[in-house]
Amino acid sequence: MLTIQKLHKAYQSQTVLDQISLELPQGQILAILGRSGCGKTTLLKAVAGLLSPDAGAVSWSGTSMDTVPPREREMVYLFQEPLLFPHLTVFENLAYGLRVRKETEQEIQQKVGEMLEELELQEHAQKKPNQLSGGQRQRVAFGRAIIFTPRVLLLDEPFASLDAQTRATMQALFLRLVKKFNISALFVTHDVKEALLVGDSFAYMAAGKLQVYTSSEAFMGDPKTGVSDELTFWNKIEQKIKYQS
Ligand SMILES: Nc1ncnc2c1ncn2[C@@H]1O[C@H](COP(=O)(O)OP(=O)(O)OP(=O)(O)O)[C@@H](O)[C@H]1O
Repeated sequence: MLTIQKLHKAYQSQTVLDQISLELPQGQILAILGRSGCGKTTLLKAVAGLLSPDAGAVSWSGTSMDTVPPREREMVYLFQEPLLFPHLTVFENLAYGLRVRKETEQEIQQKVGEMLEELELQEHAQKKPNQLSGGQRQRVAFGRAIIFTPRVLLLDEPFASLDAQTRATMQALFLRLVKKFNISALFVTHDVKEALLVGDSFAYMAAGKLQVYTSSEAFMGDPKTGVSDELTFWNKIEQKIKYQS
């Protein structure tokens, strides 16, 4: 269980995280929706240990993470633009974290082989990142993040730059692998439909405050999240299409 207690961060006079608290059970996905600049990235970075909050605490199953450096937290921050080692092949990008952890060659071959299969990238194993499409690069970055089964995945608009079809494939892959490996995830998105699709629970962030909803009905029913407006829009489009056909 990931526990965040009263996390607070300000830049000069601007409060970016305002006493944020939440609990996320293992294997659950919290989808976080919020407008640009409301503090979502700051929240993920504070959880990952990539920036220090002014106050508050992050813990995993009762163990404080506050003095644990980012590399040892097992909480992986996945950027919107995939960060891969340009000089390494797809295979070696996936193997990197396992080599750092000094896993045996046999384990590395087995785990990377299985991951290549999961990601449907077997025939691209020996390519360098600049020989891949954007969606393929994103898959490698995703595989590299989960190959050593982190406690928490922190995803910051991970699929925003992908076309609609590739995005749908990545959402399905994300859900399948996160559930298979029982990984908890904070999933930041601007896309209402994506939030509803991936989330087990939901949150809306505004001006540094986070409101958590435990059901999709509560999330959809609160006018300030904008979810009901968007669903009304899509219903109207559907009716228009029916009317025209
Ligand atoms: N290093 C910094 N110094 C000063 N202000 C900062 C710094 N980093 C972020 N901010 C401010 O904190 C606020 C929240 O930024 P953050 O990146 O967390 O927003 P966000 O919700 O992720 O936005 P977006 O959806 O556009 O990525 C913004 O107003 C931003 O300008």
